Amino acid sequence: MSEYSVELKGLNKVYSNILKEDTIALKDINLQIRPGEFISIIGPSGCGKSTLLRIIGNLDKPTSGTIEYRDGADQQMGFVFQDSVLLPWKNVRQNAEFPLVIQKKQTKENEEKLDELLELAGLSEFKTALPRELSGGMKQRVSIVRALSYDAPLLLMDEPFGALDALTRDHLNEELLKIWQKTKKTVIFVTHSIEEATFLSDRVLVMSARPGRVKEMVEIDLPRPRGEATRNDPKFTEYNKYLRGIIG
Ligand SMILES: Nc1ncnc2c1ncn2[C@@H]1O[C@H](COP(=O)(O)OP(=O)(O)OP(=O)(O)O)[C@@H](O)[C@H]1O
Repeated sequence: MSEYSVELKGLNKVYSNILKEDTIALKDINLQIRPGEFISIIGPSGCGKSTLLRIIGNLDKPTSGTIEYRDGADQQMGFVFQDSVLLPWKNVRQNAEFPLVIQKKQTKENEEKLDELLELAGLSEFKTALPRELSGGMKQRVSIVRALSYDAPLLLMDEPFGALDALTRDHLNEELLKIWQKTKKTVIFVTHSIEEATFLSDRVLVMSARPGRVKEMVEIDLPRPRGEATRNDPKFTEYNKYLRGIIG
């Protein structure tokens, strides 16, 4: 068992296509993510961020290289994508509860925890609302609660707030950190926003343009809990400038 939540060694991914040249999406990725860490992945469009996340999430296979997980984390992962796919005929609570139903894990303890998460995500008053009655931000909150409902140690998020306006996004970033601090999950978060990566993360992985490699891993030494004061901290601006410079 790896001491890391996730450990990638020499990971490569090539997409083959008989009609055109192969696409080398990932090249020699080595990465160690500690339990409970919040890591963001940034880099130019097409550099392989989503491919890397999908491979970590067992949704795709690497061409070569290995991945090790801690405590069977590969069996239990939570996913949040840009478009929250909620079942339109089920209400907020039923949508959030869905993984528990599928996995037959509707224990009293899990149900209570689900209600706590809904409360933490500010959804308590909307438990009986249907998805069509919710704003985009609320739908994303439901999908975060759903991803956390079955207590997977690893949460994978691919541009979860990409489609939201800047204010809602800032607000949800703060909510996500609150939930993260309470649940102590390992989070791997793909984003196009440098500011979002800085605000959220313990470390930011900067990838190079295709073929995607690890260009630099940047430790974000900003105090927690983070909030509005973080965004006004001159160090926050410095980190953003530095990251922008690396991406080029
Ligand atoms: N299923 C696939 N088949 C063939 N090529 C693919 C496939 N998925 C991704 N690619 C290619 O692999 C490269 C990396 O794609 P990926 O979506 O991982 O990048 P990304 O960094 O997440 O991009 P973006 O920032 O634009 O969302 C791209 O050149 C893409 O065209």
